Amino acid sequence: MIYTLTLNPSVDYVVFADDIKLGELNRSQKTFKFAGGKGINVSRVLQAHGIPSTALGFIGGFPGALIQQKLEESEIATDFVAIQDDTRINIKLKGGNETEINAPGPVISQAETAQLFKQIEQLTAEDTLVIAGSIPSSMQADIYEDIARLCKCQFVVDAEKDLLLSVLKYHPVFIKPNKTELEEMFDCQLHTDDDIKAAARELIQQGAQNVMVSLGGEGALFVSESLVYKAQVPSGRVVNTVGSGDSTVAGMLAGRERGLSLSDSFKLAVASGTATAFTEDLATDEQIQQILPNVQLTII
Ligand SMILES: Nc1ncnc2c1ncn2[C@@H]1O[C@H](COP(=O)(O)OP(=O)(O)O)[C@@H](O)[C@H]1O
Ligand SMILES: O=P(O)(O)OC[C@H]1O[C@](O)(COP(=O)(O)O)[C@@H](O)[C@@H]1O
Repeated sequence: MIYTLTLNPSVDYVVFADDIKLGELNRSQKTFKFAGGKGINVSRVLQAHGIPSTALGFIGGFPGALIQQKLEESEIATDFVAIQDDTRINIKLKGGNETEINAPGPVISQAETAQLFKQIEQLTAEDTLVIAGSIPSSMQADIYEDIARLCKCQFVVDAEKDLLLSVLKYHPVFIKPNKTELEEMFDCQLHTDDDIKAAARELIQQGAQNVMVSLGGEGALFVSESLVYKAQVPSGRVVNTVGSGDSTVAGMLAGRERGLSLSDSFKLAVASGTATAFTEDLATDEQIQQILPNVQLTII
C-alpha cells in the first residue's frame, strides 16, 4: 500500500481575478477550495491514476473537516491524527501571474506527534511512504529525520532544503526537488542541464537512490547513478500550476505500481505535472493521457 504523509495539510483557496492590484479592492471571477498539501495532492492524483493510497497527517478544525470530506467524496482512504488546532488555509492568487501565500500551520502537541509515530511504526517493507511538504512551525525541525529513521518501508520525499537533506542517508527511492529548491540547497545558480545533473548526483552521493528535478514549463530531469533522462513538455495554456510538482510525484509512483519501465514512469510523471498545470484543479486521468504522447524524452 502507498501511504502519503502530509504533516502540514492545507485548504487551498484558489482565487481567479483578471487583474489583481495590491492595496486596492479586487473582485474575483471564481474561487475554489481544494484539499491541499503535498502528500494529499499525491493521494488525489494517484487516485486519478486508479492507484489507491492512504493519506496520513494532522488535521483539525473546520479546514480539516473540509479536507476529510473532500477526500471521502473522492473515495481516498485517510487515517489522519485529529489535532486541537485548525489546519491552515493557503491562498493562491491567479491574476495574470501566480502568487501564493502559504500559512505556517497549526500547533501540534507531543501527544499528537506520538500518535503519528505509532502509525509510522506499523508500516511494513511492503509499503511505500511519501513524505511531502513543509512542517508546521510548531514542530521540531528534525521530524522528517525521526520519521525516516522509524519507518521500515521504502519512502519518497518532496520537501525543501534541510528537511530533504536530513533524510538522504536513509536512502529514499526518489526525491523531487524543483530547480529553485536545488539551487537553495547548494546556494548557487544552476544554469545548464549539466549543472542540474551535477547537483542531483551530489544528492545521490549523499544517499538518494534517484532524483527527479522538476523544471516547471521546461519539463524535468530524472537522474540516477547511471543515467539521465530529460523530458520536454508540450506548450499549452497554463491555468493553475498549484499541485504540478505533487502530480509529478504521483505519476512516477503510479508508473512504478503498474510495473512500467523507468522511462515510461518518468513520462507519466511529467504528463501528470503538465496536465495539472493546464487545469483548474489537479489533473484527471483523461487529461494526463491526452498529454502523455506529447512528452518528449531524451537521454542526455
Ligand atoms: N508552465 C508549465 N507548462 C507545462 N508544464 C508545466 C508548467 N509548469 C509546471 N509544469 C509541469 O509540472 C511539473 C512540476 O512543475 P514545477 O513547477 O517544477 O514543480 P513544483 O510545483 O514542485 O514547483 C513540471 O515538471 C512540468 O511537467
Ligand atoms: O507544505 P508547503 O511547502 O507549504 O506547500 C503546501 C502547498 O503546496 C501544494 O501542495 C502544491 O505543491 P506543488 O505546487 O509543489 O505541487 C499546495 O496544495 C499547498 O498549498
